Amino acid sequence: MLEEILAGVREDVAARQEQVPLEQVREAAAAAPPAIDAYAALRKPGVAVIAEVKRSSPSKGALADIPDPAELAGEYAAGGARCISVLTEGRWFGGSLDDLKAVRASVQIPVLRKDFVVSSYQVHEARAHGADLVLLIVAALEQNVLVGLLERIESLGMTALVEVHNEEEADRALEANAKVIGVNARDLRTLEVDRAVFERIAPGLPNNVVKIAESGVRGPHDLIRYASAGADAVLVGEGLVTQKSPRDAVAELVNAGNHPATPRPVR
Ligand SMILES: O=P(O)(O)OC[C@@H](O)[C@@H](O)c1c[nH]c2ccccc12
Repeated sequence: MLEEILAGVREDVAARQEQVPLEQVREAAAAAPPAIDAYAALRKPGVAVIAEVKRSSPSKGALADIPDPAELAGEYAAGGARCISVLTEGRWFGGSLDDLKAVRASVQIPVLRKDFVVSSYQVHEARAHGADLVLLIVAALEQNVLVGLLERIESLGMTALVEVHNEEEADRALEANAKVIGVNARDLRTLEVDRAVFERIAPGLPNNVVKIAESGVRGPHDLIRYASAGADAVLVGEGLVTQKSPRDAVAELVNAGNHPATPRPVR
């Protein structure tokens, strides 16, 4: 599955690069207002909620139309989301860089470009469209490419969210000097969700690393379970976009994340 998605992404990147050369995207990135410090935002007290703008997925198909991603992001922010994640992959997730730009213009909190980043062209694109965080998926990248992209993200003032799914990938993320690590409960190769993966991997990560539990959060119960295993943040897509009031759904999670009885990560 991952290979198939990556093949499409590579084609799409090559097509965009024909239209807009790297030099031009580089200049647009340099001219963009500075990135917000997402690491600092995610280290604030309480389990942070990263709310995702997600129209569809390879596992579930269509989830929500989302005609106005900026409006949805505004609702998420009003509900207390700490960051907004915007899927920019088009073929499988129905996202675009226009979505990222629109969301950036509508909120003042950090925004994540969620995509299958394989080249520095996409990192400059992310910055040019206002991203503060960029996802890097360890399973999709050779170690030297992972290190290079992470350094590029940081050199542009952004934060890399490095996604892992097993111990070996977690070691590679730490080796690359990742400061923010996301453990995806969904295996991108098989698309199966297993929430126990976070519980296995998180305890082995150093205290200064921000730990994000990705996927499979259906409500406060799942947030509390992830918090008990040391999550600083949860990343939620389907569980929000399918709700009648995404704002109330975020607020419910945020309240659970701030509740005094909810376990706090050790620092
Ligand atoms: O919709 P969910 O189960 O709440 O999952 C959100 C997020 O974790 C998921 O969209 C995701 C995690 N890592 C990714 C990498 C690429 C695309 C998507 C993802």
